Amino acid sequence: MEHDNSRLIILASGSPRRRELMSNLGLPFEVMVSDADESTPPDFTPEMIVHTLALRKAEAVLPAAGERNAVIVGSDTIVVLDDKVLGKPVDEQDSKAMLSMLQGRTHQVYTGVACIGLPDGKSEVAHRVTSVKMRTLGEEEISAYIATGEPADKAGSYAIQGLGATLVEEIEGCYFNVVGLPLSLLGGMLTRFGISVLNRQG
Ligand SMILES: Cc1cn([C@H]2C[C@H](O)[C@@H](COP(=O)(O)OP(=O)(O)OP(=O)(O)O)O2)c(=O)[nH]c1=O
Repeated sequence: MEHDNSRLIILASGSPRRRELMSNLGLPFEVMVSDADESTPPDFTPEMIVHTLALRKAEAVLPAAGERNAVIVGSDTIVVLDDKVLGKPVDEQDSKAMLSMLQGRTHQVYTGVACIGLPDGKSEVAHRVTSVKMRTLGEEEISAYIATGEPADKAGSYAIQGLGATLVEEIEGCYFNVVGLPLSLLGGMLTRFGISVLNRQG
């Protein structure tokens, strides 16, 4: 595929974490906030959930993106413990319930990434899984962590990139996947859409 680094990247996300991770690539990009419905059927597997939502988020900005020479990137992150899927907490009570379940155990973080090329509309969706082992936490520690405000808008009610780092004993897999945008997966996908992350010449 011919490389076309004049092709614009559009990040379909309101997440400041994803914006920061995307800026690590050093390529120009625009942010368009997608207002996609985040519900999925109850029988969906974690993989189906993150694929569907990543694509839905990318598709949601199609009208705003117009006919530009661009690649839209959408992404979705969930935490999975046994058969339970944990998204963002609805309130502090919910955060407490999530952290009580996650403490002392290993869970999986799934992040789906969808790319839609414009103007042709060609799309690709993929995901990564990272295992995260959380240390044992007492009730007081859980309450103190919730009081910092950090869990509020994070899947599973923790942020590995913040104070949540002190709760994580071990991870297996891509760190950036846990924060919300697996950069090695994205780099490979962008290359297939003609955007070369490493070779800025062409
Ligand atoms: C597990 C974990 C999740 N998260 C965040 C990443 C995502 O922003 C969020 C999961 O919610 P998402 O619904 O994936 O994303 P979002 O609503 O924040 O943003 P948008 O849909 O507009 O792209 O949880 C962390 O920042 N650190 C972590 O350690």
